[in-house]
Amino acid sequence: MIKFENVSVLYPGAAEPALKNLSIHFNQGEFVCVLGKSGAGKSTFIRCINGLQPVSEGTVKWNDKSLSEMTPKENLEIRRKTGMIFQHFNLIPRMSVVQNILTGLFGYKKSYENLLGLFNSNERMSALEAIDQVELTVEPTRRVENLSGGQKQRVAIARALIQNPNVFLGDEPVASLDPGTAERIFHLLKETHIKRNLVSIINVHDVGLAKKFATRIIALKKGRLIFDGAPEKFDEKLYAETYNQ
Ligand SMILES: Nc1ncnc2c1ncn2[C@@H]1O[C@H](COP(=O)(O)OP(=O)(O)OP(=O)(O)O)[C@@H](O)[C@H]1O
Repeated sequence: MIKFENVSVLYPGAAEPALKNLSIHFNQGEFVCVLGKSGAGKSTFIRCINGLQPVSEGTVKWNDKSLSEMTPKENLEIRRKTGMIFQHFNLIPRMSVVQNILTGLFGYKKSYENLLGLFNSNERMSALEAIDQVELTVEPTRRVENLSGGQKQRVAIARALIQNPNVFLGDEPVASLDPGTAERIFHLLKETHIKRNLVSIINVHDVGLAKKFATRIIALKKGRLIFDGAPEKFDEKLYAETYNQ
């Protein structure tokens, strides 16, 4: 469904590419964890998937169509269908839980409606349903700045769900959370992934979480793919190779 063909990314002024000649593909239903030390290229890789980061060489394809050959409307559709979850949640602190979730619909609305915050009753109902799905037990009208990290990430997941995504991309979504909360958030991601038969591709520092939840692990080192396989095959030797100099 998503395919990278010989993808490289060279940032302006950088001596080395952040991604080097990466070829890989992902199918519906896969829950992929991406491992690699800081600077290995994990965020760059995640952002290339839906075109947030343009590639310098090679092609990223969705259903055999290259992102670079898509019309702006097709590109917008790809973004709409991608739910993104970030380490720092990317919520609007002074806005309420429900307002933050509704921002997930921005890709579906006309810009003046976004500016005026116009959402109809069906859309508000979908936001409340999303709150239920992520098992968030706070008042929907509460400002998100007052929530815990785990609650904020549930709001961010609800915001992604309201987009009705077929792909979940996570850039270190549990890196700011304590281990128990991180595991509960991964559990929620996996459960949602299974219910909706998504493709989920998630960067994570915690190898234990990757091994517990992933159906497939990939490891990057200095922008190159050094492992792609079943979680149980990611052994101590590969761990050392991934995280050592
Ligand atoms: N906007 C940018 N401009 C220039 N260089 C960048 C930019 N973003 C990332 N890089 C560089 O590209 C390389 C890969 O960075 P990237 O953020 O993709 O790695 P990462 O594995 O996600 O790291 P981390 O775990 O620290 O977030 C690094 O050397 C980084 O310094």
